[in-house]
Amino acid sequence: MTSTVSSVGLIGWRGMVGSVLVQRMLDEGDFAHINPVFFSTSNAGGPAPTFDGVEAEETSLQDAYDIETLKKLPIIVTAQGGDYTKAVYPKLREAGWDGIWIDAASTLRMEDTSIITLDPINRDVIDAGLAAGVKEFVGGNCTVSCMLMGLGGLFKQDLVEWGTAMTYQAASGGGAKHMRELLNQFGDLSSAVGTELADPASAILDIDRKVLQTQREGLDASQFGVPLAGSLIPWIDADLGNGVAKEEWKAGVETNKILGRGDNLAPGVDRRGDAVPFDSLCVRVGALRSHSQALTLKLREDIPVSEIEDIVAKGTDWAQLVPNEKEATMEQLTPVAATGSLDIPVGRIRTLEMGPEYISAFTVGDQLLWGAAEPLRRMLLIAVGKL
Ligand SMILES: NC(=O)C1=CN([C@@H]2O[C@H](COP(=O)(O)OP(=O)(O)OC[C@H]3O[C@@H](n4cnc5c(N)ncnc54)[C@H](OP(=O)(O)O)[C@@H]3O)[C@@H](O)[C@H]2O)C=CC1
Ligand SMILES: N[C@@H](CC(=O)OP(=O)(O)O)C(=O)O
Repeated sequence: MTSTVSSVGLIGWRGMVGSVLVQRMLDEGDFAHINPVFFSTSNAGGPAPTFDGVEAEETSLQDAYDIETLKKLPIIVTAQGGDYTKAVYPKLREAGWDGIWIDAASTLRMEDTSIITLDPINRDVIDAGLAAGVKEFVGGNCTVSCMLMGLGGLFKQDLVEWGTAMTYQAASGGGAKHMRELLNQFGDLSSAVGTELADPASAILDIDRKVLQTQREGLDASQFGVPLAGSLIPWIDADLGNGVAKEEWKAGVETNKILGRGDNLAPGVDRRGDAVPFDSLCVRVGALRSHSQALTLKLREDIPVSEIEDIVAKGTDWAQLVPNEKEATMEQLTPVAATGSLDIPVGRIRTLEMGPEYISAFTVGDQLLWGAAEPLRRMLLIAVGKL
């Protein structure tokens, strides 16, 4: 850790995660602690972005593939994506770079040289890794990080015997182009039945038929592969070949790695117990931003709901308990309510018919904030000795 002002390479600042990251850094005055150097994979030599009160070391964008330039930086933060990490990171290390790499992409998350960073949950793990010389810090999968920021209290107190999450993930989880595609699809569907919608007497089944025809034949779905507007896609990320989507696999392995449980740990991190079985089924839905998930948890003991609510509410400073009532749920527990906020609403907590140790919960989190940008900016502050 260092407390002098460090030069920090910023890669991917223009994408969905990167632009939220820069905005959060501006909001919190983080640029006072670093000298940013902006990179690009598509416009090296073009003008670097300018922000009020932020002095970049270079006025032009640096080439994000230029190892010699990257090598000079003690800290690099990237939200450019997994292909970039795969292409550049090994070369940088082979070239002898010894700096701290802070990354949003999943590529390095499960390497035993890396730590998944979510400091309100695992600051002890991060500090142990830093003390042992770990130099790779990776933001967790968005649904995993948001789940732990909401329900972390139960995990930290080791009350969860096992869990499952059924997710409802927003289009922007795929990136800027995916969000644009969904909006265009909504527009195209609406236009296809504009005349009928303007006439309250038009037959609803005619509208239904025309919409379906447009979904099947007339929408650009080049990003998602199939139409998302007015539909859903029950598969996210790669097919692991065993019936499991990669996004689902992350739920178990990443949750445990963050908590320091199981065997998949970075140097210096002591094992804090057996892995908690945790699985998920991940679904892309037509929400624009913020990922939702419905959880079933088997607790290790029968705990009254009021006590569970208390543990959840106190689990992190950002967990916001929503009473399990219709109006509060509709107002506070939706992507529209959660987007743009660091708070993670958690509601629908009740015991299930299966027995008193089985509970449900529903949580929504802005996947671009706690699910991506916020752990990265906080890790950067930790790395420069400011958090
Ligand atoms: N989206 C999300 O909710 C989450 C994403 N992540 C991870 O973060 C990483 C980055 O994801 P994300 O930010 O969504 O990816 P984006 O696709 O939004 O941005 C990545 C890069 O794409 C380039 N780009 C090309 N066209 C555009 C455009 N029209 N608008 C903006 N950028 C464009 C930019 O690079 P350049 O300027 O060099 O051309 C940008 O840095 C990935 O590894 C992803 O898995 C993690 C958690 C959540
Ligand atoms: N896969 C997530 C977003 C993401 O980028 O996740 P990861 O960082 O684990 O690849 C989604 O599409 O909603």
